[in-house]
Amino acid sequence: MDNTTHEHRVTSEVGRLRTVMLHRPGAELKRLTPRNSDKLLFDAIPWVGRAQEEHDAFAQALRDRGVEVLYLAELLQDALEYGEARARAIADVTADPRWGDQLRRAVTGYLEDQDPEHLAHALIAGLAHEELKAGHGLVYRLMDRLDFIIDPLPGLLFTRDSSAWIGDRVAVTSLAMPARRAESAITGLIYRHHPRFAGAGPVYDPSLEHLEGGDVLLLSPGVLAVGTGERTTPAGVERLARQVFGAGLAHTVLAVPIAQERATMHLDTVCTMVDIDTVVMYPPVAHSLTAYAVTAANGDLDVAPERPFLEAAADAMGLDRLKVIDTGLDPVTAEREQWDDGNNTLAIAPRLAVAYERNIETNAQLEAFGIEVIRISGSELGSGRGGPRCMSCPILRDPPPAP
Ligand SMILES: NC(=[NH2+])NCCC[C@H](N)C(=O)O
Repeated sequence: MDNTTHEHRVTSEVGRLRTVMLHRPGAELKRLTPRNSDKLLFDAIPWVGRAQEEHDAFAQALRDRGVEVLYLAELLQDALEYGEARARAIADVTADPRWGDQLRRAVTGYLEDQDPEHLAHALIAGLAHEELKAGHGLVYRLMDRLDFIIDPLPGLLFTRDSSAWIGDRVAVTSLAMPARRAESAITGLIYRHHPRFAGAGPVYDPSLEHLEGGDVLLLSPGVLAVGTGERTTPAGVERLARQVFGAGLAHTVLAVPIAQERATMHLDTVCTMVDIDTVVMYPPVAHSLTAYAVTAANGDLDVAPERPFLEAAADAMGLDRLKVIDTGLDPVTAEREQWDDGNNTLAIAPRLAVAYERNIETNAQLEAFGIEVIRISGSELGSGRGGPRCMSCPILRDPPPAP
C-alpha cells in the first residue's frame, strides 16, 4: 500500500481537477431486477458489461487530462486490511435490526472469515440468501429466497452523494433514502482508516441530519450552495452551516429550495458550474430558484430573507453577476435532457466539462458559449439517474483562478 502523504482539498467546482474518487459499477448492479429496482433507485435494469465499458471510458477521459482516478472499492479493500476497520465494518453491517441474534451470529461468522477483497465485495454487492449456507435460524428460513441478507449498494456508482470534500475536510454525508444509507458507512470507513486520508477528520457524519453530496455546490472558496428538497433537509443545511462555519471552511451557505421530485432530487440535477462565474441550468428553474443566505452571527446563525438564487450567489461570491447558460431549449427537449442529466456536468478545469453525449442540444449550447465539452456515453450508466458530476467525488482541485 502506498503510504506517501497526499493532498486533499477542494474549494470550488471548477479549479483544475487533480484527484477524483469513482466507483466502477460491478456485481452490485447485477443484483438489480424489476422487483427491486424501484427500491434501489434505478429506473431500468442496466446491461452491466456495457455500463462498465462506459465507466471505463469516463475514467480514461479523466486520466487523459491528467486526473488521478481512485476507485472506491480499492480504497475500501485497503482500509479493510486494518483490524479496527474490519471490526467496524462488520459491526455496522450486522447491526441490521431485521435479523435476530441467530442470523446475526451466522453473518458475523461468515464475514469474519472473508479476506479484505471478499469482505469489500460483500459490503458493496451484498449477500444473497443462497450465499449464506450456515444460517438456519427462524429469520433465515422465513426469508424469501430471492431476498438479500445484506442489501446490495448500486447507488455507490454516484460517489458524489456519500461524501463531499469542503476545503481540506470531508463531509461524510447522511443519505436520506433507506437504500443508500449504508453507502456512507463505507466512505466513512475509507476516510477514517485508509492511510492516504490520515488526519482528514470528517466535518460531517452520517449520524447527523440528512445531507447528500449531490446537493452541495462549492460556488467559490468560502461560499456553498446547498439544495434542500427530496434528499437534504433544511435541518441538514443548517447543521452543515454550523459545522463548516465552526471549522472555518466557509463564510456563507446558501440554502436553495428545490422541488421534492425525483427529476430534481439533487441541486446538481438542475445546476452545475462550468466556469468560476458561470453555471448551466435547467431553463424552467434558472430564474425561479431562490436562496436564503445563512451566515454566522453572534455565535448563532443569521438567515437572510429569500432572494433570487443568481443574485444571492453573485453577492456572496463577490461577483457583479453569476452568468447562466440558459440553454434556451424548447420545454420538451429541455425536460428530456434534464431527465438524462444534461445539466449534470463535471468541470475538470474552468470552461472544460464532461457531459453525456446524448444531450445533444444542451451540449451544443454549452459549446456555443465557449465551453469545451468532453462527451461520454451513458446509455447504461444513466439508468440510475446520474451524470458525470454525480459519478465523481473530487478529492483534490487546484484553487480556482481569481475572477
Ligand atoms: N448527485 C446526484 N444527482 N446523484 C444521483 C443519484 C441517483 C440515485 N439513483 C438516487 O436516486 O439516489
